[in-house]
Amino acid sequence: MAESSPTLSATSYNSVLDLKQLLPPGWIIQKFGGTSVGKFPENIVENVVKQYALQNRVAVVCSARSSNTKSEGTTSRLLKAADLASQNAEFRPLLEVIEKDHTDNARSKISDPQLQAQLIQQSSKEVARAQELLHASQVIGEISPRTLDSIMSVGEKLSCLFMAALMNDRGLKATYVDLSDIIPLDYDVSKGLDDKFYQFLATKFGEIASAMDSDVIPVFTGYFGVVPGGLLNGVGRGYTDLCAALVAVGVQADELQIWKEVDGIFTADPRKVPNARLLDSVTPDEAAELTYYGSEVIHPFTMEQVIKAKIPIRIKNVENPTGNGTIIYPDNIGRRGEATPPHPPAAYESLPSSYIQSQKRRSATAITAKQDIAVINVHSNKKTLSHGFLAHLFTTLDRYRLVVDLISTSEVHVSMAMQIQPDQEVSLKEALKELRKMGTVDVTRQMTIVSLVGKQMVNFIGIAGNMFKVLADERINIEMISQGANEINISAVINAKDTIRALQSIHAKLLEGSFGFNPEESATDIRLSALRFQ
Ligand SMILES: Nc1ncnc2c1ncn2[C@@H]1O[C@H](COP(=O)(O)OP(=O)(O)O)[C@@H](O)[C@H]1O
Ligand SMILES: N[C@@H](CC(=O)OP(=O)(O)O)C(=O)O
Repeated sequence: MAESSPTLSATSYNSVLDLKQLLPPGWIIQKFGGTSVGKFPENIVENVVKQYALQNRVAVVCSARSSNTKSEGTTSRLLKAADLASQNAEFRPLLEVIEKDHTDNARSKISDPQLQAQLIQQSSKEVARAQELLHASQVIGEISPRTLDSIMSVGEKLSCLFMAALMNDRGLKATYVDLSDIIPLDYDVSKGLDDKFYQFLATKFGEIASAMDSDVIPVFTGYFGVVPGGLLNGVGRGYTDLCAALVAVGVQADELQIWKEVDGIFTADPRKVPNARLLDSVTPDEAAELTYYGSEVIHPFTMEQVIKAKIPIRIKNVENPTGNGTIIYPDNIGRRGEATPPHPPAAYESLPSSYIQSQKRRSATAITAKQDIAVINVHSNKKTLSHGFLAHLFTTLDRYRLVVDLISTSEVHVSMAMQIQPDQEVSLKEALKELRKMGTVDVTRQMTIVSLVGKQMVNFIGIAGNMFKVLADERINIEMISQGANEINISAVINAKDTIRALQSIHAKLLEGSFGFNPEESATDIRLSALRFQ
């Protein structure tokens, strides 16, 4: 138990900090999402990059611009244009919209005439390239994953050309880094996206950044090349977070910062639950689970790479750069530069009692909802559920690229909950046709998965019962339940119309009250606080 572990006193903290002051400035990697680049580019340059660059080496990674929402952003437009081209439909007007959006933006945001003219010229060149690729695909009549990736890369190129120009316009020294050709054509991609491949990329990114003069800020395209199987297929939307993580690993950064338009990770989506609280810290597993089950705060692949390299991830708000944000870090390993994590009770003892009171931890960390869920019930026409039946079921779903979020089985019955996006309707229809050959199938649409997430939940007996009791008290019908496969998540499938009521009531009962306090339960919070209160 903790008693025998060495303790790290306030003095040891100080010596670590003193030592840090003698070392050359460490790297901070800052990733900015598409809507942040679209809405707050000046904030990013003036209040974020410039400020951090005073004391650190900074590298920036950006996603494709969205002036409003991600679904209307440049990546979505490029994918739509590709879709049109593949159907031999007219895609050029959409490219013209993208070009106008970026050239108008250059005109209104870049004041230096030379920088502005250069940016407009580079942007038009990138759009022309996309047009060539799409035209070629139209002629051939198909778009390969490789071509789709290349078309998609134009979004990050346009965005990073702009951000580098804006930084230079405002007195920083920035260099645009296009990562779209980073993977050599002869790279052996047979093993897919394995650790060796990620290590290869991280090393490359690290070499590029480290080769630059210390006052230069590299601006990396969050798109990082034609990866095995295609970036869209292999990593999916939101790949820029992973790119930033690999840059962080490559330079052995002090911190990876994911800048958003929200103060950090909350106990629930603040748009849906007004009482949601900002969390100081969450573990990587909790962050991945929250993202997978509806709170899209960070791409789930990001965590593994950075945490292995002992680099903390911080989620911060471009509109509130001085806020602490939320740190994603395990509570049981030391950070880079720390020999051992501090002993939680010792760090805890050094905190003021007011802080301890305010930190009364809850049994669950956050509640989240995943929408557009369909529940599919399959009653096998055989008497028993052989594994062959389940294998056949999953092979069918896999063929149509339908991913099961929750599953429960009983005797000859299988219930599955899965998210169906509008573009998956045809696949669902085809898959159902095949499933009907195995037995009776019924489908319930317009459902939601509500998930309570928390690393500590495993220690709290009866938490699942409490969650279901809250739903029962609210007269919310539960279609399916799942707990156990993953100790940090309890999920229930409910009717979509009850989502907000379910989130708010569970939040009020299980995340707003005090549910006992165990001082050892959140070492990360305590360690961060110990640093803050010195
Ligand atoms: N638990 C949560 N904590 C914080 N934000 C959440 C949570 N669940 C859902 N969200 C939503 O996720 C969104 C992510 O922030 P935003 O910066 O807008 O995304 P992006 O960077 O993808 O454009 C926010 O609008 C917020 O309402
Ligand atoms: N532009 C890409 C990659 C990305 O990471 O986006 P964002 O950081 O805005 O989620 C997309 O929309 O998927």
